[in-house]
Amino acid sequence: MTTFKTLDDADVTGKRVLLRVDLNVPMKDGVVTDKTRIERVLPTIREISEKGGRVVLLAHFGRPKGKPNADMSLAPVAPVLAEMLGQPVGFADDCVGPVAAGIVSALKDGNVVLLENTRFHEGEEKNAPDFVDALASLGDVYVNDAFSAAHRAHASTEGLAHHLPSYAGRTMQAELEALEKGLGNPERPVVAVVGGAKVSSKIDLLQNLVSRVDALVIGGGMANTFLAAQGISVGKSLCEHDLADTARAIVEAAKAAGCAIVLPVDAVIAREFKAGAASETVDVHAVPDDAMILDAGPKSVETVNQWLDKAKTLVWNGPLGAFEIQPFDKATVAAARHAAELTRAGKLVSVAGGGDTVAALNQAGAAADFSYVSTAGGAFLEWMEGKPLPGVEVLKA
Ligand SMILES: Nc1ncnc2c1ncn2[C@@H]1O[C@H](COP(=O)(O)OP(=O)(O)O)[C@@H](O)[C@H]1O
Ligand SMILES: O=C(OP(=O)(O)O)[C@H](O)COP(=O)(O)O
Repeated sequence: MTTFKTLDDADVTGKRVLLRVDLNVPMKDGVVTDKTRIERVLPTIREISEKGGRVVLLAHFGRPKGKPNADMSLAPVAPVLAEMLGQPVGFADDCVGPVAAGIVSALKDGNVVLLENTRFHEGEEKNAPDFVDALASLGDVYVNDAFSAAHRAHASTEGLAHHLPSYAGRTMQAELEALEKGLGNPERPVVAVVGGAKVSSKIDLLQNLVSRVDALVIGGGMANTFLAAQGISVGKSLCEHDLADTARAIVEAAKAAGCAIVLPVDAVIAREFKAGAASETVDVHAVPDDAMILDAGPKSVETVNQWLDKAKTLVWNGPLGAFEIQPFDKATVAAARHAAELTRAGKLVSVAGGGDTVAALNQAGAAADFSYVSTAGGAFLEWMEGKPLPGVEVLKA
């Protein structure tokens, strides 16, 4: 398992440690609404700081596409992190260049600084050599504790490991160990629930996933894309129509693999994407052109729960609806509570992950009963699919 070096092997005292963390936390109006990802990286930050390392945190937030964007600044995260850590956390409003260099060179042993969103630079996602060099010049050692971003071969998740002595952080280690323990040899039937909004970045991996699970329950924006691919009109719903062929190919692959595909049969729709918007439940074949599907309906939830009853193992990424907005949290909350109940009764091994999924499980009061809650969504599904994760592979090199 731990075929890479960990903090046990690292000499960090007096060193500038570039520590990649995932601070892509759910946020509303500049307020962090779920702190799980921050909580999970505290042990690594503390350990390096207590050993006298100078901690330079690298992280991304959202998808700003290589340009600075005030709505995707990490600035609001620094005070939350400082409070949870119990020590000051500096902030540099650029992750490279003179601002970052100045703040990093002023650090004393044990200090912690957070650098602005790495994705404000195009070089991050392109893993561009000059951007990697610029980041590398700020550190002596690289530690990656962002398992949830390890499926990205970006400068701060992969490129840096080619330049500096590199180690896995405690969360990276713990995530891989927990996933191997919970899902390395899963008891069947295995049911996967995949929902959420990141349709284009997750749909491809369903192609392999269907050969590893017995049923794939599809919800959220992902379900809309599959419904539309069947010729069902989804109105103004979040839906990636250009992925219809991919969706149809996944349904075929599932058939060939003997994996059941479970799609919603009814939906909660609204005409506005806001709390308290007038909503109604309709058959998925009766979504008006000017309406959006924002949640799965009660019949769909019943079907999901029946599949959970049959399952011995559950893997879940992506909420079944827009759970942050009432009343569109109902399907996600109901399924989460049912899975929690089955897990408590010893009938189900339940593993869930993803920034928003974890927030939804917390909202449902179900997270504590799950067998394991990962910080990772896409990375966890890719791991499940058996795909090598660039951010993990490079640590083994
Ligand atoms: N039907 C829907 N329409 C619009 N947004 C949806 C719908 N269902 C789920 N979502 C949104 O999906 C988001 C989470 O998706 P994603 O990022 O893929 O999950 P995770 O962070 O757990 O990996 C949530 O913000 C939720 O509001
Ligand atoms: O939130 C994340 O992934 P997730 O939504 O799959 O849980 C990670 O921070 C990765 O973000 P990305 O999918 O924009 O690369």
